[in-house]
Amino acid sequence: MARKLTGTVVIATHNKGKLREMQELLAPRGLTAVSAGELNLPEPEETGATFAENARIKAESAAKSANLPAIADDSGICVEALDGAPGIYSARWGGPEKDFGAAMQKVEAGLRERDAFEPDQRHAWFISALCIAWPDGHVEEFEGRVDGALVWPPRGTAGFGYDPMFLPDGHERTFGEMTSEEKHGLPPRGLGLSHRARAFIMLEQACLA
Ligand SMILES: O=P(O)(O)OP(=O)(O)OP(=O)(O)OC[C@H]1O[C@@H](n2cnc3c(O)ncnc32)[C@H](O)[C@@H]1O
Ligand SMILES: [Mg+2]
Repeated sequence: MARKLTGTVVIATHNKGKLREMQELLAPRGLTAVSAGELNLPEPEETGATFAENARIKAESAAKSANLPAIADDSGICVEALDGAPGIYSARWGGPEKDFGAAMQKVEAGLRERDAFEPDQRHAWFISALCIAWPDGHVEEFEGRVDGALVWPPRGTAGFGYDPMFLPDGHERTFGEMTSEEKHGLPPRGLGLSHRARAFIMLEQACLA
């Protein structure tokens, strides 16, 4: 049995787009959320070799500093033709300026080098690894994934990061062209579309239901 999450929880991210999505995904779940920024928490170095390891580093660091349960998300986009890159390096491809226009161009340049112009050569997936850590050391972990294809040029100004070039399978609009409600695709209208919404549905079933 997973441990239940109640009361106040820290959202352990320093990414504004991700923070907004995590607040939206937690809002209907009856918890009070406070962000790492509001608590002035330090940003730990992401030294893990996997999404799950990095999520755990961020959640444990925030739980210890704040003495509250903390939820972290480590996520990224994996491109099949680039052997899974940028993967856990997705944030780092934005550089110190966090320039995801440039990061998307780098992905596109990699695809062109491989002559990948057909949709089936442009397969990619987003991963969201979530970790809830409690101050006593207990953790619960979840992972969500969404598959799609990369489009060029990028489309839409909604969302963040690589959203404008990601077209989820079965849809005609990129994440950059969707409202956040559509990107989440939450019940009752959807069953969870984005990697993050899918991971949060598992979290809810285990730790909130
Ligand atoms: O570590 P925190 O503080 O949470 O913030 P971050 O931006 O560094 O987050 P990550 O280390 O998890 O890096 C994930 C990167 O992958 C990209 N990414 C993750 N989820 C995404 C999404 O839903 N849409 C678009 N890009 C996403 C985005 O560029 C993120 O910066
Ligand atoms: Mg990060």
